[in-house]
Amino acid sequence: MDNDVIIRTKDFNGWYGEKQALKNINLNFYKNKISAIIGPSGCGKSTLLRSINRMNDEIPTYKVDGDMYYGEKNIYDKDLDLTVFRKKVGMVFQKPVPFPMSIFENVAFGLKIHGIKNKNKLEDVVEKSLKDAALWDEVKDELDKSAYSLSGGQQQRLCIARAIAIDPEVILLDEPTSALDPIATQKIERLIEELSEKYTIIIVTHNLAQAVRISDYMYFMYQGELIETGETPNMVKAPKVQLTEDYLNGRIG
Ligand SMILES: Nc1ncnc2c1ncn2[C@@H]1O[C@H](COP(=O)(O)OP(=O)(O)OP(=O)(O)O)[C@@H](O)[C@H]1O
Repeated sequence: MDNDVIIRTKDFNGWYGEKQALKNINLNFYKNKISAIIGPSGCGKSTLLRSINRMNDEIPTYKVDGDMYYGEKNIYDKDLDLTVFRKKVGMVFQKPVPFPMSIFENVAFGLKIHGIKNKNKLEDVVEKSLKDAALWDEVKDELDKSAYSLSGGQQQRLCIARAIAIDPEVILLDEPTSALDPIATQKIERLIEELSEKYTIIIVTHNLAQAVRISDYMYFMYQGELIETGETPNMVKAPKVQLTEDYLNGRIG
């Protein structure tokens, strides 16, 4: 196996009841790269992303078969410790969802859940995470204020800081800028690029221009199938499949 592969799937399928949402997906996601899952509405992007950290387990009708690996570990192995696994694979959602508590407590929350109580340690990690999320300078004097006092873009960076605080290897982002204005979006895009030096980023976006701007690899899906993957500049310049070319040229979706 290629050393740089951090997550891979083999003949992976997903169903909501009778409806097949993911069809025989075979792909690799690469360590410390930004991977963008793209495609028209309803093609299965979120389902694929939410299958990676097994968020979709919470949907009773959702069933999978085939394999998905994180390193050598099968993510769907019955013995997998989900709490430990989700510490390694964090997630940030479309709408920022801060908890109803202070800025500090939002970032410290995951650490406390994992049993870290030492005040100095918590302060260190909160500071570092907020710095990594490019939010520290804006909030360092008001860490005790409610997270709801922040703007939408700041709240999203806070959610990224919260994900970073538990020291993940992979960060999954589901349309993280779709609720934000262009300036906040630009900040998050810049942040994602910086984060990829330390973390593996997998992002779902319906915004093709965004995927092209920030990703190293693109994964184009259509009606539950993975149609084409490749390094972003190559795929943009010379897509191999007609459907990909049609999507890139705005003729689909
Ligand atoms: N909870 C659910 N129950 C039943 N069907 C679902 C559920 N969630 C998604 N689906 C269906 O699965 C398919 C894939 O949906 P998914 O949300 O993964 O697509 P998507 O590419 O992320 O779409 P969008 O860009 O609109 O968010 C769609 O046909 C959708 O209707």
